[in-house]
Amino acid sequence: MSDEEKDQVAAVADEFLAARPVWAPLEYADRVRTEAERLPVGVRRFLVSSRAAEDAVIVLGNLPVDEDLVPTPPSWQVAEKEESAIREELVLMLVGSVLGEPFGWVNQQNGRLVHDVCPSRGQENSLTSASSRQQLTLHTEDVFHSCRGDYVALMCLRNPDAVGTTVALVESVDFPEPVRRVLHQDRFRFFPDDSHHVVPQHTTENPSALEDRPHEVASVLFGPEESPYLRIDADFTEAMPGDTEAEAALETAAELLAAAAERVVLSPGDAVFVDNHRAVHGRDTFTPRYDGTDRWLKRTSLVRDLRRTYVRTKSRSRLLG
Ligand SMILES: O=C(O)CCC(=O)C(=O)O
Ligand SMILES: [Fe+2]
Repeated sequence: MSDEEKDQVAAVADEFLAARPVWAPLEYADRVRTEAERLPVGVRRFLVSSRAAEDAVIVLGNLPVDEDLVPTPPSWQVAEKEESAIREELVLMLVGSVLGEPFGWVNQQNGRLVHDVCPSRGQENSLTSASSRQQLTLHTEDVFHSCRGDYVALMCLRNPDAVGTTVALVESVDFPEPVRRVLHQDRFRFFPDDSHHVVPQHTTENPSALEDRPHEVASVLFGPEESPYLRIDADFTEAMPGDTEAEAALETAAELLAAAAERVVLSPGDAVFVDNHRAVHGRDTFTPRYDGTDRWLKRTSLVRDLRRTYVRTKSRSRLLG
């Protein structure tokens, strides 16, 4: 975006917040969508045409970030309590609204609509976004759920060590024919990842065994035959018990995707929208600082049709159970 467009986005956000002393993103989401009609027309046209083309990775740069940004919080819990970087949450919701409807999960980051992604003490090697020393393997966001997002939206507030977000596009991979055939069949189990506290006693610190978690059975490749969609997270996807052919296909798919991975280094004010059907994403390792200058992103998930979610939850809510 140009500096002029950036100032226009900031003005829409500032006006919105000035009229509302309390920050309640779940309640405001519909109104945010309305206000997104005031975003610069060039930005809206860019996002709408990228959505129609199903571009796998959409990057928007030069979004407004507070010049006096507070220190990076030590965890999402602290960010929630202190309401850190509210305007940036709103900016992400505003631009994201052009691509889809933001939604959240009852059991992830306390049901917040916009999440904080920052490294946390004790989570360095976890399989969640609070990790750092451990690589976040390429994954479909919320792979376990049929109402998962069409886009994962990430907005960068800080990234001092230029840590890369990895992305691999399904269209970059040439799956061998026998593997492709197996991947198109319902021979795979998709489990909730460690950030979803799905069964009693399962916390990020004490994850339960995959087999004990509720899961869906489906295919890895699906959708349009000429350019299929993809659903995979090597850490939380397994073949059906005893299906060694599906197990081998899954392994091959993960290897081919890893080989096709590219790196996007987000700078403050950049937002990336990863098409969660057309690409998988992950993150490189890094050394956390824990001094308030750490890498910090805001994240939300966007779905094209919120009614699919309403039908699933049997409630007019943006939160999935
Ligand atoms: O930190 C990143 O760049 C991506 C992390 C991630 O996979 C996520 O937040 O969903
Ligand atoms: Fe992710």
